[in-house]
Amino acid sequence: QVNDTTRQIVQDALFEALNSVDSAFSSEPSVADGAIVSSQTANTESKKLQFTGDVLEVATQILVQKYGVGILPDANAVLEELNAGDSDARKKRSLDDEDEEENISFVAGLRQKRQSRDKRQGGGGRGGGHGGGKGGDQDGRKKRNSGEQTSGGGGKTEYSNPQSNQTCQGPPKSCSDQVHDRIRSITGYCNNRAKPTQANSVTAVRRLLGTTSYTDGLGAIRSKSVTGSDLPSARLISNKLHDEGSTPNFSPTTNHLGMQIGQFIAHDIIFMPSSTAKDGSSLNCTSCSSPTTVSTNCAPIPAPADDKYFNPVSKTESRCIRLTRALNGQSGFGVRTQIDQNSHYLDMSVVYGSSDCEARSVRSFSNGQLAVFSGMGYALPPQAPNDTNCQSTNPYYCFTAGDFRNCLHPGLLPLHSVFIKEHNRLAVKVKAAQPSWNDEQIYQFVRRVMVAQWQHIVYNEYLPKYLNDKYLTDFNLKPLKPGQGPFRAYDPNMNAALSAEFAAAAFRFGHSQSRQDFARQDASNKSLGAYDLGYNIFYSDQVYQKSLGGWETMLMGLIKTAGMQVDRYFSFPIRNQLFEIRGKNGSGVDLVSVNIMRGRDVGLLPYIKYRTLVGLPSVNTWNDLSSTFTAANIAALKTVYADPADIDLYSGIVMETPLTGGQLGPTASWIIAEQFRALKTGDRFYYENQVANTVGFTPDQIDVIRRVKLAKIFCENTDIITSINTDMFDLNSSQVACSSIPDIDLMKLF
Ligand code: HEM
Ligand SMILES: [Ca+2]
Repeated sequence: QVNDTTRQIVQDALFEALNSVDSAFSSEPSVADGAIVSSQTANTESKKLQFTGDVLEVATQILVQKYGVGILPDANAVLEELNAGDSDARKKRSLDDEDEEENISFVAGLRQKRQSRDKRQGGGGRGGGHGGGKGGDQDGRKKRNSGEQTSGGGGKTEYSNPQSNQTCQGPPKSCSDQVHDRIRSITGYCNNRAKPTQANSVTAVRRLLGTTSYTDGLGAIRSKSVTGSDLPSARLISNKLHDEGSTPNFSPTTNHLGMQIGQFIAHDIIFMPSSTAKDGSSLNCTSCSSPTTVSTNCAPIPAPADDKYFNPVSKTESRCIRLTRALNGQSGFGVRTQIDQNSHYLDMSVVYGSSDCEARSVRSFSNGQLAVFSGMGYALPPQAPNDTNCQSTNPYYCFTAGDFRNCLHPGLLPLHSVFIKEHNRLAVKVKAAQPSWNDEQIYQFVRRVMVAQWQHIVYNEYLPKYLNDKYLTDFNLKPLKPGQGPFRAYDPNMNAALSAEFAAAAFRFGHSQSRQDFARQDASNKSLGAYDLGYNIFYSDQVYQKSLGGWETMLMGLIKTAGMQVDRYFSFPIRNQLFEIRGKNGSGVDLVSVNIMRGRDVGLLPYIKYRTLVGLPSVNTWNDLSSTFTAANIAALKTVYADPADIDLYSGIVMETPLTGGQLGPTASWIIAEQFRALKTGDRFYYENQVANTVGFTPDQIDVIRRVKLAKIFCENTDIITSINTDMFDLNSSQVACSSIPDIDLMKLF
């Protein structure tokens, strides 16, 4: 029970925080959209959360300074009251209009409340807009003319309502609604019926240890060594530990496709948006002083004075690598937290989108088909002429797909195109088999099959390349074999949400696998040259090279060339040229430093804190690392870190000795296995499941999915591939004729 004094204190803190957020950096330089190239662009829904998060962060600081952390539980109780009061008031106003019952929190409505309070007190209101409409609205910029908008069979199979453009996240429906027996929502809503918003798009990430490592315990980036000195700069660490030098280590076993599918998986399950400026545009966090001159959400990374690529700005001004803090999605008083803007589930949101608006933007609304751009004579995702992040110009537009980052580099486009083609290929067959079905019915049916195939490929073909048998078994990650019946381990208490440790560190291991050169090869394995990654970040002209075979020869290149070894070394463009503008050396960032700094930004604990959790002996001295690190790697770590307790999780993970039978060390293996277990046993619609009140596949139908091979999907959706790997990610795989691999037996799935 909280008393009136506390209520007043909390409300005052919120108003004070609002004023402080509104007045801070009021002369903040606004940056034209596209001037700062970034992959982590926040959408409208995320921006709304940022306002609440930023205000609550400051309000928390105010309260803690005055009253200590002891006040926080009471403050949250007050916040709950305030939110409840607001939603009651809204319900009274619009009882008849269920769709409009968007949950506006007290903090979200704070400006209006200040105005009415100021009026009551005779003062004047203040302006200021946050998360507003300036062109940086990702959903807005992607909106297409969607043509015919068929609604589902009498509304029966319909989840999203194409007529209602009110919100990209709804309208929320009751989880007891029958639609949730059959259809996986786009956002993830109601996947867990008891906790409908769990693992939805635009919700917070999980913490493996339940805690964070902010210096002030609330949100300030970890900056000090346990010895009291400053932590080394993330760029210094990258230079000293992660520079591949002149002898790149190619993987003897795994092709470059292994890297590319890994990124595609990442783009399905995690999108952690960056903070935006108050008007919704990009923050320019380039200068080293930006945290005090531009925004507290800037976290630029200092480059050492003798850096080989990022030279000092001038004799007097040192250079920083720009970084914007991940958007603060905290919804209560307490610790800063981050969100995943994509549906956390492994649900092909990378193809279908994670908000209802995004989902509409990739559909054709005719015969269940996804939209395609076919102006080149081959299928590509629909073009996005207004994408301001895109560095290529007319006619080499970037594209609209289920995930905004589809044009981050050209290697993603073959996969986006293949899966769109596969959807449309299956849709044609479904239409022929069920002529009376409408667009919505075909789309939902095919989407369900596509997600099932994708989950099977990830668990059956991808994960076993990286995790050894012990982890696959211990974490229940192996799909059962045909004939073994359904998998009976759905656990409604398992939270499928992404862990911060997986997102900001462990699953970024794949950055180590990327080559500098991306090969093109024709069907007879003849080289058609290669393009340079550093020259093509957010440039899409490569996929328009029709005379070089479009994206099909890029796909062949991924299959036929080696990826880089998973190790502590990163290729030149990854370490120097991310987001570089062509011809402007140093205009980009170092992805490895970004990964390290991102870990500190989101409050990951130092590496050694995870050792007990993942089953390793604890570490007090450098020597204690010797069972999991080579002597050379320990020596290297000593050159940058003052104490083993300082080691950043990312560097620790990529420097551990890989386990026999896998490609990752014990800590990465554990964090990744734990996440994929959550995505499997915490997903009510996982394809091998049979769950009460959920229309799954029958045992025979599950077996149809269990026979699916990624190789066949490539065969069916390309013109040039006629024979293919028996083991899709094995560089040295034997080849078989496409015709010898059976196609999915779709007719069994009706
Ligand atoms: C050429 C290849 C790749 C490029 C250029 C690339 C680039 C990027 C960039 C720019 C970010 C955002 C970093 C930040 O702001 O914190 C990122 C994040 C990430 N990457 Fe990659 N990446 C590549 C491949 C991969 C691969 C192969 C994997 C996994 C196997 C992967 C997993 C991730 C994950 C999990 C994140 C975090 C995503 C998020 O928080 O939204 N990436 N990558
Ligand atoms: Ca997803």
